[in-house]
Parts: sequence; structure tokens; C-alpha cells
Amino acid sequence: MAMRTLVPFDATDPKTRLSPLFSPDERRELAAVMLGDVLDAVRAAGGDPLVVATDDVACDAPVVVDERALSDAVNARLEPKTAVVMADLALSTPRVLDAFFAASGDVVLAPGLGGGTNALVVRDDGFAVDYHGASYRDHLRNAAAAGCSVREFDATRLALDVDERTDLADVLLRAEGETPGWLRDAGVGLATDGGRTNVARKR
Ligand SMILES: Nc1nc2c(ncn2[C@@H]2O[C@H](COP(=O)(O)OP(=O)(O)OP(=O)(O)O)[C@@H](O)[C@H]2O)c(=O)[nH]1
Ligand SMILES: C[C@H](OP(=O)(O)O)C(=O)O
Repeated sequence: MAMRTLVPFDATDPKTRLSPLFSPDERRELAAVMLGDVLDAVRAAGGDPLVVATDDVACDAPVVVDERALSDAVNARLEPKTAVVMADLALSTPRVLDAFFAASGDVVLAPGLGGGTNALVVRDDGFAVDYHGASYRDHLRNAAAAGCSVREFDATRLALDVDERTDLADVLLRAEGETPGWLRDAGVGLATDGGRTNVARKR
């Protein structure tokens, strides 16, 4: 049985935290390339993706445009059993998503490194999402309040979402030596600034 999977996508002005590195058009292109990779991984893991986007986007999956805020757009479609996988999980693989979809629990939560909720599975109609801020903590609270059993699914390959410049360094460091094409083409490479591994862009 395929796992119905919502993939929220900001097609309008995505990845604003990467503005120091990329122009608005480049951020849209970067977001779209990562979306494509996530959709491939979701399908290979047995997911049936539906992109829930702020505006039309060309991608290899059905798209529904919903201009509401993220949480409202997701809650409007969260009937059990449904997964939600964010479009910027650049390290996600079919293997980790297969294990994630198979994890049991009324609510399965994959934490993001910065306190967000990078992916979830809902099997109980009493649960609602509440994204942004420290949403992972909010989702644990929402699940408890709804009397849902919770499985915390902590996996590096789901915990990294590309928000900040340093997240790109983590992608490069874990890309098994092969720089992802979208980063190579943009001239982005590893750099060290004061001991913290970061990225720089060869203009
Ligand atoms: N449908 C929809 N998706 C959204 C919205 N805001 C963010 N997303 C998506 O939800 C996921 C996580 O959001 P963020 O990490 O905040 O992504 P972002 O908005 O592109 O990044 P920033 O502009 O840096 O906050 C990403 O895949 C976004 O594309 C929204 O308002 N509506
Ligand atoms: C959508 C949001 O993503 P973040 O802004 O934390 O990357 C969240 O996970 O609650």
C-alpha cells in the first residue's frame, strides 16, 4: 500500500536564508532541484507524493497550489494515513524513507537539526501540524494532547534540511565525495572560516 506523502513547497520565494549566496532565481532553481531529488526518494521508498505548493511548479509529481500558510495547507490534507516530507531534505534516501514510512506509531516524527520537523507520518485524525519555530517540541506536545502514541525517528539523513549556508557544507561533506551537480554548477565548494566548515562560492 503506497504511503500518501505531502511534500510542501514554497515556489514563490524559497530559501531566503541562503540569500547571502544565491539570487532569488538561483534559490528557486536550487529549491526545485532539491524537490526533484526528494520526490525521487519518496517514490523509490513506496511513497505516493503530492506537492502542496504556493504556486505552480514544474516537477515530476502531481501539484496542488494552496496559498495558505504552511500549517493550514498541510492540515487541510492530513487525513490518516499520510506522511509529510519537506522538499529540502538534501540527504534523504529511499532507504531511510522506507524505514521512516515503516515506523509504527499514531504519529512518527523526524526532527530537524534546528528544532524543526523535517518529516512526519500521521495515523490518527486527532493530530494537527504547527510548523515554524521549535515545531518539533510543539508536535510532541500536540501528539500527547491528542492521546497519540509517538515514535521519534532520529536519522541524520532526515535531520538535515538545507536552510543555512552551513547546511550546504554538511551536504558536501556527506555527499560521498561526489559534489551534487547543482552545487558544483553553482561553483559552491567547501571553505573554512574560523574553524567551522562552511561553503564559499567561486564567482
Ligand atoms: N506550501 C507551502 N510550503 C512551504 C511554505 N513555507 C515553506 N514551505 C516549504 O516547507 C519546507 C520547509 O520550509 P523552510 O525550511 O522554511 O523553507 P523555505 O521557506 O524555503 O526557507 P526560508 O525562506 O529560508 O525560511 C520547504 O520545503 C518549503 O519549500 C508555505 O508557506 N507553503
Ligand atoms: C517548516 C519548518 O522548517 P524550518 O523553518 O524549521 O526549517 C519546521 O520544520 O517547522
